[in-house]
Amino acid sequence: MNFLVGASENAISLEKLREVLIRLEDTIIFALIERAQFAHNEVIYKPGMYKYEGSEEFNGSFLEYFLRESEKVHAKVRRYQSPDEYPFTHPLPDPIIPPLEYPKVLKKNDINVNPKILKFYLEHIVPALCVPGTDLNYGSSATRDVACLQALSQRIHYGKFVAEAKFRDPNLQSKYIEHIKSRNSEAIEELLTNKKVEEALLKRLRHKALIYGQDVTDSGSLNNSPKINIDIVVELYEKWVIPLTKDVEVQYLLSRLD
Ligand SMILES: C=C(O[C@@H]1C=C(C(=O)O)C=C[C@H]1O)C(=O)O
Repeated sequence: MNFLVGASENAISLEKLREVLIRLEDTIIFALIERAQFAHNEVIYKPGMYKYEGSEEFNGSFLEYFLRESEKVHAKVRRYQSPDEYPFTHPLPDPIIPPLEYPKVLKKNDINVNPKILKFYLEHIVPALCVPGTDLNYGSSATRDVACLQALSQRIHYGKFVAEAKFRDPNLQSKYIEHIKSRNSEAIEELLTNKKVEEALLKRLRHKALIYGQDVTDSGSLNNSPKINIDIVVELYEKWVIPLTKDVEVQYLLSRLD
């Protein structure tokens, strides 16, 4: 993860970044397994159910409140002290909580987690992962939701670093510059897409979700009734995580020459 430590021109490598993305697969799968142990608990997603001390005007859901407050804390952490510490010529914002658009300061009601992933997570992932109904574990469910959403957003945000590494490829840089100058998003996306990496990822992800989602008995054998919906993990990556990562890559590159 510390590929930026001692930042220098050589500190960013596509190979290392891919290792980070592979490691984040584990984080995301385990976060989803954590969430799946609790019921859906829909009440935590309904706006206006509770009042919050010191934020009486807030009318969103419990999860939104939780996310907003967590992000306020994260926003106070600055990983880089000065622009000189960035290993990039084009400045990057703080990567801890990665939105698609990157406000420097959170406004009062902002939620910084990628809104597309938030919507999909709440509408498709949680209902598919969790048993329906209410087991009253509201706080536990919401903390797991925050962990899932932050891991997903972090993963998507890495698209920026990946894009920078790809831009630095001496064999491709002139092509990137040409497409950036002509604002050709499709051509940029085509150039940065690596279908083989994507296919390998989806296969690996299915194996991981299957293996990590099993209990291990005392004798060391696996109880193979999975604790997680394997297809939904793969779908999450195929339909959302990979496309949004590429979206971030394209957006980053479009502003690369500014
Ligand atoms: C992240 C990369 O860029 C693209 C996005 C991928 C992803 O989100 O996993 C995989 C391959 C590429 O099409 C990469 O090349 O590793």
